[in-house]
Amino acid sequence: MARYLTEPQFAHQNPAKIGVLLINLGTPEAPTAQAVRPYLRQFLSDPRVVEIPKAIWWLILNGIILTVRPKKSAEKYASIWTKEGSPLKVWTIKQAKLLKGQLGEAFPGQLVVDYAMRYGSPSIESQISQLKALNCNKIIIVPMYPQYAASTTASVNDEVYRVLQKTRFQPAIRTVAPYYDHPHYIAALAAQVRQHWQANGKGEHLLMSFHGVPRYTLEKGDPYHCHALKTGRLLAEALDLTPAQYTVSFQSRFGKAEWLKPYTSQVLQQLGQQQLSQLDVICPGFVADCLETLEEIAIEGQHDYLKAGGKSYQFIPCLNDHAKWISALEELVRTELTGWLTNGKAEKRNIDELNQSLNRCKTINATN
Ligand SMILES: C=CC1=C(C)c2cc3[nH]c(cc4nc(cc5[nH]c(cc1n2)c(C)c5CCC(=O)O)C(CCC(=O)O)=C4C)c(C)c3C=C
Ligand SMILES: [Fe+2]
Ligand SMILES: [Fe+2]
Repeated sequence: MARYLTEPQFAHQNPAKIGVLLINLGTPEAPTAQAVRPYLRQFLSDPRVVEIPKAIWWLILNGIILTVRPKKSAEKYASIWTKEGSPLKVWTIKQAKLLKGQLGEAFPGQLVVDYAMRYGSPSIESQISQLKALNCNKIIIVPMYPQYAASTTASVNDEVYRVLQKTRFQPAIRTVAPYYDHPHYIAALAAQVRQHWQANGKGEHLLMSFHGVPRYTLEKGDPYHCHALKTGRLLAEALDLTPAQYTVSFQSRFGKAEWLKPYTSQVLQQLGQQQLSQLDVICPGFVADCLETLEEIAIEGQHDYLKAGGKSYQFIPCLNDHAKWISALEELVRTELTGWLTNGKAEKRNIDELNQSLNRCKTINATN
């Protein structure tokens, strides 16, 4: 069997383009146990996500987890599902479309912007194949995670390189570095909070809830905890908040191990008991609303907070299609374009040279 994917022989004869691929986590195809099970199987079989020995984990995953969790998760998904589908996918499609509009205007005909999901569809493999078929000989990978975690960013990169391992004519790849402290990302978050304050009033305290990871990942050198804390501090500074006016916490604990603390659920309990006039909650580590923000924080979080004695609870939506966020994405991509594209001139010269050598190559093939 051929080891490499079949590729069109002269796919590279037309003017080459640069692909931009936004990659987010992925989501089930439907809010049903049948659709959630294969999604969870793929997600939780990733050794970057669950780091315990494979043989032991296989038994736990296929025993208890894939029997019990799909039904429970499906019910949660059903509570946030929209007419267009899963919020995570709907927002990612919109982000790719808006970015395409902006970059397309700046670099007409030279870029192809698309999106992929690490788990589920469209897969990284199918999207890289498509970019290659569209003549992208260079691809910029944009992990939709501002803070680096091995379980997210590294997993995306692993999958990209796994696909390339099967590819004969590999595109050049650039991966966007973690942008947890990028001024445009922080400015977009600050603008989102300020807009929310304008419409709903300013709360007494701002809770910044990030997705958690197991504590041992921090001990092994994963920078996620520091990235999250720095995002929190920079956002607070941009909003002129004192350290007493905000809290960073970690949500979505999975399994029995200790995760990064403080846990969002416990902070909500404590803040609820303090009976503030209004608590504002934002999830800066998620660039698109999804199950973890809309169900766990906006619905469950509010319920727990009010039960603990809290008064008004204000969930601030993720960056989603905020114009400042799309511009931040554009800026991240433009940084990677440096050297690859200089007003189209450098690229044009490369394309001309490539076409000349390919024409020679075609002539040789035709005469043989
Ligand atoms: C934002 C960054 C994320 C990190 C870091 C992360 C780590 C991580 N997650 C799990 C387990 C699950 N996460 C689930 C959903 C989910 N996780 C993220 C993001 C991060 N995860 C998002 C955006 C979503 C929502 C997807 C959607 O469809 O809306 C789930 C599935 C839902 C459920 O059954 O609860 C699991 C499971 C682990 C174990 C982990 C780090 C080790
Ligand atoms: Fe997660
Ligand atoms: Fe840290």
